[in-house]
Amino acid sequence: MKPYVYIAHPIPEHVESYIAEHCDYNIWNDSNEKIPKERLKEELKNADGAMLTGQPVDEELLAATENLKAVSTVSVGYDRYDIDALKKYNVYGTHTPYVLDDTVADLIFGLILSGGRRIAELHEYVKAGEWGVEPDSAFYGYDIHHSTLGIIGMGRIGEKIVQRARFGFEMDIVYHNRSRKPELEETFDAVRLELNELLSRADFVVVMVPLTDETKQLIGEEELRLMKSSAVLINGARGPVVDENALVAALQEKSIFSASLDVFEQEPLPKDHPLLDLPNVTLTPHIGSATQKTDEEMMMRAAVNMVEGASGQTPQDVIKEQR
Ligand SMILES: NC(=O)C1=CN([C@@H]2O[C@H](COP(=O)(O)OP(=O)(O)OC[C@H]3O[C@@H](n4cnc5c(N)ncnc54)[C@H](OP(=O)(O)O)[C@@H]3O)[C@@H](O)[C@H]2O)C=CC1
Ligand SMILES: O=CC(=O)O
Repeated sequence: MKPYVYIAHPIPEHVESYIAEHCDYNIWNDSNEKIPKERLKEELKNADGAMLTGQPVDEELLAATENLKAVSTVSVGYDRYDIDALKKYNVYGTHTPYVLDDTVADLIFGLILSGGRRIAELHEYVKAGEWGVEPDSAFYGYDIHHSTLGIIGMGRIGEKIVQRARFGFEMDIVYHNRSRKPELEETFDAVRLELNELLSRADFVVVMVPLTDETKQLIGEEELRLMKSSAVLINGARGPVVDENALVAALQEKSIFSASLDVFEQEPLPKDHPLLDLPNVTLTPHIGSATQKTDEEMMMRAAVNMVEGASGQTPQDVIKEQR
């Protein structure tokens, strides 16, 4: 008998065909509305595996299942997983590392460029027909090349960002992790710093840590105050890693030059959010990994993880806490 799996969001046809070869399955095919939690609990009652992206996987959900062996998210971040609950119910949590690294690094570089050279702001200005006879200095920003990039969270994606920065833009690299990365230090002439020192030294501060209890609000009012008035903050990690109210205040007071954000405390960003009124921001809709090719690869990888887990194997991308 094939295992039974439930997929809580639409998936591409070729991924569905792969799943159909190995499993009996059902899919929540409504892309406009998330499956309600009570419905999800019912659907998962007899499932051996599930694909659940952007849904909390917590004690309540897992307690409602009888056969579940693996949950799979189409993302590398797995902050929606309650890891203690996964361990308690013997359910593997899986994610999609590596396949998206270059794609996310490309977007982050776009955010770095826009933040320094004011691309989003000037784009709005030209489109509004406001390009008049101002001196060039009205449009000045800051150089990216030969400046200092500070990475908070030098992991898989951080390394790809640094590669672009060091070899493409000849930037100096400083980073902050809990552990040192001697090989990367050698390859990129990178220097590990304590967080506060990084914040005061870097021209471009990129936040790329996972969201955990330790990293929630890692960048708050005090940390923002340490940054140079010419510095740009780029958040590609998760919204709650940065205190958004403190960031809005810093941008309003111009205590930092600008911010480029792909992630927010609340997504989608509420229509009356104060960030929307600021000129010195570049905002993208949590789109870091979303190119067609990378999305397809992530979907496939997540499906393989789910099928492996549902079939009683150890999936290839089990989260590190369960390895
Ligand atoms: N915007 C988007 O679309 C995307 C966002 N992301 C986000 O990016 C995150 C990072 O992804 P990825 O690079 O693959 O993850 P990795 O686990 O490879 O890298 C994360 C790095 O953060 C460091 N880190 C973890 N906790 C702390 C801490 N408390 N203080 C300082 N450093 C810390 C880790 O080093 P150490 O353990 O030594 O501290 C590690 O090197 C994801 O978790 C996700 O939230 C990912 C993809 C797309
Ligand atoms: O935010 C995206 C991810 O893959 O994590």
